[in-house]
Amino acid sequence: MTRTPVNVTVTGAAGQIGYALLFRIASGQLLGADVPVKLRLLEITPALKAAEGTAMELDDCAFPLLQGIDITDDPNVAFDGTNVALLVGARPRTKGMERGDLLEANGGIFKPQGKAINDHAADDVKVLVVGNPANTNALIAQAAAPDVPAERFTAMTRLDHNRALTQLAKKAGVTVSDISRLTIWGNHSATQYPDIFNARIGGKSAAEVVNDEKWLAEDFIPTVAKRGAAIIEARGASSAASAANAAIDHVYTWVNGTAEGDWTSMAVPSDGSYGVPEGLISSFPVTTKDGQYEIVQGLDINEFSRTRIDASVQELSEEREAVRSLGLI
Ligand SMILES: NC(=O)c1ccc[n+]([C@@H]2O[C@H](COP(=O)([O-])OP(=O)(O)OC[C@H]3O[C@@H](n4cnc5c(N)ncnc54)[C@H](O)[C@@H]3O)[C@@H](O)[C@H]2O)c1
Ligand SMILES: O=C(O)C[C@H](O)C(=O)O
Repeated sequence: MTRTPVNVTVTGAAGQIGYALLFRIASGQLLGADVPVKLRLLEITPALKAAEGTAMELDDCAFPLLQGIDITDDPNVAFDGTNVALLVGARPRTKGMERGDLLEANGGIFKPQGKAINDHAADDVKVLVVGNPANTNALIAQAAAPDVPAERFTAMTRLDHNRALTQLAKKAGVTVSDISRLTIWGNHSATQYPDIFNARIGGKSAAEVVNDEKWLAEDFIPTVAKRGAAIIEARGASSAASAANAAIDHVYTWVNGTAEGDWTSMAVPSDGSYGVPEGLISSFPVTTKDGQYEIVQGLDINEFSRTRIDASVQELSEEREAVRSLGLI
């Protein structure tokens, strides 16, 4: 194999998403079946042993594309020369913790990681933040990396996108492959807005095919937006395999492109499109090509959609104000 390996850093590597993610990266599903990878696993010191166990299992798979695994608790080492950074490890909300405490605790993780990316990552680094609150954690990391182009910092709403695809397919009696141009707008939180008005099913408007506004408002939107909580309730743990799958999808699509006539959902820094304040890391419809993404322009946003997009964007603005007042950005 002559291709230079791509360095992929995964933070929170010993966690449950890490366990579902690393084997898929090593098998070629993140970047392509012909792209060799080197893995860097970042963990907190007490979890290094568990990360070593996962690395032993990765070795035991004898993946032809896997050209090395480094394990460290030092972000400066983990992000040295990294091309793809998957920021999964985060501080979960625990009992008695206020939102400000959560943002502050995550600031303690994402600020130094952003600085390490700034100082050590490869020039072409692409960053995906998965750890919650993902959009605002991405903003914190981005602010600490002024030398990295701002648009390289993205957050994950592909899981929401995939959830919406399946719910819509079930309702319309079609397969997910029949659906295109679905969009998740806003925050990866319960305020997110899954938009089917611009989506297509077999070439027709998805909203017209479904033709059920009550289902849309009272079933589809809350089911997608609260799916994370429903998984926690059912499984006793937050989504892991589906989150890892979405992280794979996000990066694969970013690197390899969206299909002709379709788009995907990514939380990316706003350029002011659709009235989303500039700089907020908000989910948009995006097309990708040659490793770059573009926000889809010119979509019709009806009143139903406008109200819901605005509500989620308002939440993002409030989160930005909160981390600003904590001195994190
Ligand atoms: N954006 C999404 O769609 C989405 C979906 C599911 C889960 N999540 C979020 O992803 C995150 C990870 O979920 P999980 O189930 O793997 O959690 P987990 O608790 O199983 O694992 C998290 C890991 O991160 C590690 N970690 C903590 N601080 C770290 C640091 N400073 N550096 C490196 N590693 C650190 C922990 O030691 C732990 O091993 C959570 O914040 C979760 O809410 C996001
Ligand atoms: O970890 C969570 O709180 C839920 C997660 O973001 C999800 O959407 O499944």
